[in-house]
Amino acid sequence: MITTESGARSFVAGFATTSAMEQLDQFASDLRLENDKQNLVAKQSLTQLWQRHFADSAQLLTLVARDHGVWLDLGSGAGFPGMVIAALRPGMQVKLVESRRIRAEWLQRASDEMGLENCEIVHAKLELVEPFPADFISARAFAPLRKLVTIAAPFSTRDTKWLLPKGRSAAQELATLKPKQRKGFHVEPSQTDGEAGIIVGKLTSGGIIRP
Ligand SMILES: C[S@@+](CC[C@H](N)C(=O)[O-])C[C@H]1O[C@@H](n2cnc3c(N)ncnc32)[C@H](O)[C@@H]1O
Repeated sequence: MITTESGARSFVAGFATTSAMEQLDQFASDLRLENDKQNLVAKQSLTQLWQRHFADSAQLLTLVARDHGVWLDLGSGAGFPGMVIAALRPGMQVKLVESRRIRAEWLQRASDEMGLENCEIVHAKLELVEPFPADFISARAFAPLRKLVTIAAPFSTRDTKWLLPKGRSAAQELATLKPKQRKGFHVEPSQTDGEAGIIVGKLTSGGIIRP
């Protein structure tokens, strides 16, 4: 379990090149400044930025065996987990969808400052984005699971891996899916919160439009 800021930083560094750590340090400092202007993350979490946000995002990579492909992050807001994934996996094409203009503008500025070349910010409601096949779909604090699965299903193929940090409600939320949909998913423990879980799996039925 990751319980300290220094432990969280070391955990993230385990996935990162030196330049990726520089990009994440830049992101952390930009986020602290921007958070005074818009409410991106809870103020109390700024003292535990690496634990609560950076390591919490990076831990998804322990569940991903590939370092390339299309990664779709839904409702990226402050940039978690999408922006962290983009920095740590330069071979992934990461698309961050965010409906609020002020947040999408922040994400674009942050990506430019970090010099990310594999990151696309899509300012739109997910429901209005032209579907494309994603290899990975992530979403943290985005929407209740049933809604999330319904609106993101058009981006899923039978091979798409979904990675959904769901906090302490993970098991409960999984139970809200119809049995046929639920069978492709399970809950992995979070490494940043002993009581939280990450819903992981594939959509094997229901709403799939792609072969
Ligand atoms: C609670 S925030 C979470 C942000 C980030 N994922 C995190 O964990 O820090 C949810 C974000 O999803 C965005 N959002 C909500 N509904 C959306 C939709 N239908 N399409 C795209 N973005 C949406 C909101 O504007 C907000 O920034």
